[in-house]
Parts: sequence; structure tokens; C-alpha cells
Amino acid sequence: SQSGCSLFPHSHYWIASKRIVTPQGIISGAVEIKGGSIVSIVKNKDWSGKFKQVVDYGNAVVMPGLIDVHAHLDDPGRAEWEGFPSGTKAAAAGGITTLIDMPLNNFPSTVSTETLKLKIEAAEKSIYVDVGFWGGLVPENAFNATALEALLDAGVHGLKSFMCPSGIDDFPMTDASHIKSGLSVLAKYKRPLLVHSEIQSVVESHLETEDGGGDPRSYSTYLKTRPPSWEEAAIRELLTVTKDTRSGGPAEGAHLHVVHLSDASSSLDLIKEAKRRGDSITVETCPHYLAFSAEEIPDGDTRFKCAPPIRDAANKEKLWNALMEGDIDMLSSDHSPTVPELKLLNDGNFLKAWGGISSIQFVLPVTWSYGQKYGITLEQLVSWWSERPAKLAGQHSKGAIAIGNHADVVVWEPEVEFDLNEDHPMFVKNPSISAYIGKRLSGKVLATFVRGNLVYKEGNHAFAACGSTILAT
Ligand SMILES: NC(=O)N[C@H]1NC(=O)NC1=O
Ligand SMILES: [Zn+2]
Ligand SMILES: [Zn+2]
Repeated sequence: SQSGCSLFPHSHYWIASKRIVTPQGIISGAVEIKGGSIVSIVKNKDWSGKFKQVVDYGNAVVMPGLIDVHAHLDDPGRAEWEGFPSGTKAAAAGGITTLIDMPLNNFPSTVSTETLKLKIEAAEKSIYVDVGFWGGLVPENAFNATALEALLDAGVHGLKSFMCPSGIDDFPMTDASHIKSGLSVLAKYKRPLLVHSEIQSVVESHLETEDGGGDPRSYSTYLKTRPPSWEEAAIRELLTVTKDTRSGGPAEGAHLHVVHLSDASSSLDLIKEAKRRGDSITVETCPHYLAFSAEEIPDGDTRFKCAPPIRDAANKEKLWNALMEGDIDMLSSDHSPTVPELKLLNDGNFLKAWGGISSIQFVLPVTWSYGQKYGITLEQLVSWWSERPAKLAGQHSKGAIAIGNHADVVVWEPEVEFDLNEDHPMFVKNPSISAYIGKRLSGKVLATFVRGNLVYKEGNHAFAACGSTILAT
């Protein structure tokens, strides 16, 4: 193993299994890996006896590694919340082989070539999976095409902005005019804009008072402060600019991606309508919106606080249906951890606690476990977690078990159940803030390969951090 990059000391080998998920279907066979890439895929038992280095995983599933297009690793500046080493180790333990890091929660925010340089420096030699970066679209750079072009030239895969306060002082919100301007620059680069789509409006008596108009420990008080109409208002506004992305339109080539959709009613209907009329738009939701519902969140349990909020069980059901129908395109973690003190776990004040779910290492078993009821397939998992995220982030050599692609692979046992309790090795920096503790999940990750390096194997991580920073060109 080249200086500890891999737990498996070979660069030319075969991964065999009876369940390999390929774009042509699930096959029994072996994937040949050489120099970090997939060089051949052989079906059935053709491989037996012929090859020297075969890792035979039997009936375990071999899939492309997950690509998480929405993770907040908070290096540099807030490494005590999450850092590149801890965040990417957690990712590897969960079968994620690539993540695209959000431009905020680190300090300073990634909004310029100088701040991107700080990100890249912090990531180099401290990442266990591949990491790319989104840049921030903020009022300061939105009308400065030269600055945006410089940031895109420096390698961000696209831009991200907020239509409401982000909770981070040096990442102010944008309005439709900033977004329109950003999209016109992105069109030239054919890269996407990701938008946190909530527009704050005064909700009856709430928000006006410090206590939100109700008991701050009660989840329903928090839920009322961020109604579905906030998402709907943002998406309505966004669609006035996404019409420019239609073929022949002034921003043709640009693409708008709505992050972490929670409202599966009017907001989703608007997105469906925009897709029908040809706007270049996609939407993601996150496992926490698919696993939890407002009814079951205990009062004072701020581990579940996120924005937009987790809504009721009927909404969750509609999110699943939308995912199954293909109206929601993909999944992401929105891993947004902080330190336990800022989650106010003792106070349980939903209005003051940090909003963000900490979950990156559990997204595969969570999606699989909660999806059983809907009959989800391995192919759907790959589409939501690998193929479509790869396309959004412009990663043409990732997201599928295919010849020529990077050997980014997760090996897992969907049928193996485990309890997420204190005995479970969490691979998380601050286990007390994870919303999934106490759950029984199905789907155990056995091994994670990044560009052919075995970076995680049953509780153990490779010694050296040999993930690559991936820059857009
Ligand atoms: N700044 C930040 O990470 N915000 C995230 N947290 C959350 O719950 N929703 C978000 O957008
Ligand atoms: Zn967000
Ligand atoms: Zn986020």
C-alpha cells in the first residue's frame, strides 16, 4: 500500500460479487481494477481461477460509491464543528467516495479565489475520500462577473446561495436579481447554481417575539416559524429566472438545483411544472426528511432541528412518492454538524439551537431501511446517490461501475441489521448530536474503495489520507 493509502496492498486486482450494480443491471462477476480505475467487468464465474488477486465478497452488494453533493465540512475556521479528516472518515465509513463541500460554515466562507485557496490547502493531505467544492454566490460577488469567473476558473463545480439568512455572518442571502446575474455567468461554464430555497416572511405572531409565540422547547413552535409557504415563495421566485435556462433562452447552459426540499406539496408542484416547460432544474431531498416526521420529534430534542424543518408524516409520505415517481431527482446528506454546546441539548430551545442534521455516515442504511416500505431497489439507490449526483457535479468518471471510471466502490450487506447505540462505532466527531442514535438500521458497509484504494474496511480506516481534491476544469 503506497504509504498507507490503502488497507489492501495491491494496485491490480478484482472485486468479485454475486450482486454488482452496473448501468446494464445487476450482475454476478468481477470488476477488474488497475491503477485506480475500472479496466474491465467480467460476468459470471469466468474469472475464477484465472486471476491472482481476487477479493470475493460473495453475496454482498458492490455498487458505485455514493456521491454526496451537499456536505458542510467546516475546515478551515470551524474544525471543532467538523473537519476534513473527521468528515471524510465518516463519509468513507458510510460508503461515500466523493463529496462536494458547501461554501459556508467554514470561516472564511468560500466566496472568492483567495478563500477557495484556503479550502484547498486545508483539504490537501487530510481527506480520506475525494472532495470537490461549491463556491458561494453572495451579494458581494453576484454582480461582479470577473470575480465569479475567477472563482469558476479556480475550480468550483458551481455556486450555492441562500434566499434566507444562512445563520453564518459572512454568507449573506441573495435575491432573484443576484441569482439571475449568477446564472448568466454559470451559463458559460455549464455549471449549476444550488439554492437554499426558503424566503422568510413574517408568520402571524411568530418570529416577532423572541419565543416564537410558543414554548421554545416544543417542536411544533419551531415548525410553525418555517411553514411550507417559505419554500413555495422561494421556488416561485426562482422560477421567474429559471425560464432563462430553457433552450434558446439567455441563460441556456446554466442549471438550477433546489437543495433539501422538505415541502412535498405546492413547492414540488411548481418544480414539476417548471421541468415540464423545459427549465433546466433539479431537486434533492435528504434522508432526514424521509426518515422522520414532526409528530415523533420529542420536545426539547434539538438534534432534529434543521431548515427547512422536518414536516408531518403525510408530507414524508408524499416525499417518498415523489422520489419513487422521479419528481425528486436525487438525495444528499446536508450534513451540517456543530459542537454539542450550540445544539443546546440541555436547554432544548428549538428557536436558539443550531439548525443542522449530523448524519453523513448513515445515509446509505437510512435510505435503504426507510425505503423498504416503498420497495426501493438497488438500482434506484445508485441513481439517487451516485449517477445523478455525479452528473450534477460534472463528474463524468464517477457515479457508475463502468469501464474507464474511477474505482470508487462501496461493498455492503443490505440485509445485515445493526443498532445505532453507544456500542456502535459512530465515526462521528460529536455522536451526541446525531439524530439517528437509538434507531435499528439495515445495511452494513463492509468496504469502501476510493480510486482503487481500500480506505475503509469494517471499522478500520486507511492510515494515510489519500483522497484527491477535485477541481472543475
Ligand atoms: N448553515 C447551514 O449549514 N445551514 C443548514 N442547516 C440546516 O438545517 N439547513 C441548512 O441550510
Ligand atoms: Zn440549506
Ligand atoms: Zn446545507
